[in-house]
Amino acid sequence: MHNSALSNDQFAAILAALPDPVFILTRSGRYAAVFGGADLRYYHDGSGLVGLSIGDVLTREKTDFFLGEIASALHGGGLHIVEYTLAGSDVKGLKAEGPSQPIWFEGRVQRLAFQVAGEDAVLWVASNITPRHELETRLRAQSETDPLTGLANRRKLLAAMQQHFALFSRYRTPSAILAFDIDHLKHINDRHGHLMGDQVIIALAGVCRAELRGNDVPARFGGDEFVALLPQTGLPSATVIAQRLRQQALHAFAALGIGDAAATISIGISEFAADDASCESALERADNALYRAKAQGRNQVVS
Ligand SMILES: Nc1nc2c(ncn2[C@@H]2O[C@H](COP(=O)(O)OP(=O)(O)OP(=O)(O)O)[C@@H](O)[C@H]2O)c(=O)[nH]1
Repeated sequence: MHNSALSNDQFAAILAALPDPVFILTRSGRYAAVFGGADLRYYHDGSGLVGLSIGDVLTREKTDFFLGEIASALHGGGLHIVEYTLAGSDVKGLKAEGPSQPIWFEGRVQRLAFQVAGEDAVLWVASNITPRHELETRLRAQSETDPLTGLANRRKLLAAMQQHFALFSRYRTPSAILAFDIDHLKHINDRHGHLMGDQVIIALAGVCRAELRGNDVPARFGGDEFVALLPQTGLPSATVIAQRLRQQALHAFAALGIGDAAATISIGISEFAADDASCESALERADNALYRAKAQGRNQVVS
């Protein structure tokens, strides 16, 4: 396409003014040309890269990544979009423990219709999307977190349960489910106020964090009901863990200084079973067991 209204100098100035840096990269990873991205608040000056290869500048791992993406863009022909990070530790010659935070980029990569220096080549626009990525990460975390306790919420718990149920269906990897609920929280709210009720809920979350393993998923399911998914755990171990939770909850609640109103918890346990149609069946069994624990007098574990 030719626009006779613009001189070659103006074309060059337009390329230099492109807001995001544009790299012309050959299949073998040579930087044939670099345009734009002049605002140094967002981008490093890439002009020194021309004539070098990606492998001269970046670590082996990142180089392999870029060469793979270039090959994909050349193969596909259409617009190829990829998100990636670049940190100081990815750049050769910089100390790995360097201060720079990783920057998130979106690469928009298009095959060129002509060869450059005897090779197939792509045009790679590299947009700094770090602020957007941080916002997305924050929103995702918020959408999966219970604000009062910081534990997973129902949505996150159900997603984790579905994931582990799929593993169970394929490999018979067991998972246990604990459904637990604070006994007589209404009484504590009535007697000591809603804020103290909140403290009891927060204390139970603290007990979950202290007592459960890193890959367990304790969640506030709603109100004063909690559900914890215990991957790779069968019913006997889950029962031991549940008893420990119940005991530690007693201590934690007693430490809140609510005297004879001190709360207890009731726990129902289940595990994934071969004839479960979905993870909800196991959750329902844990809930039924919790109901029985309440009916039998509370402050106990039932499976
Ligand atoms: N402070 C506080 N109270 C809550 C919260 N969510 C639910 N509750 C209260 O917890 C109580 C839950 O009621 P239930 O589980 O039916 O009964 P309970 O009094 O805990 O007695 P149980 O039969 O032993 O479960 C209600 O009074 C709710 O108002 C919360 O976020 N903060």
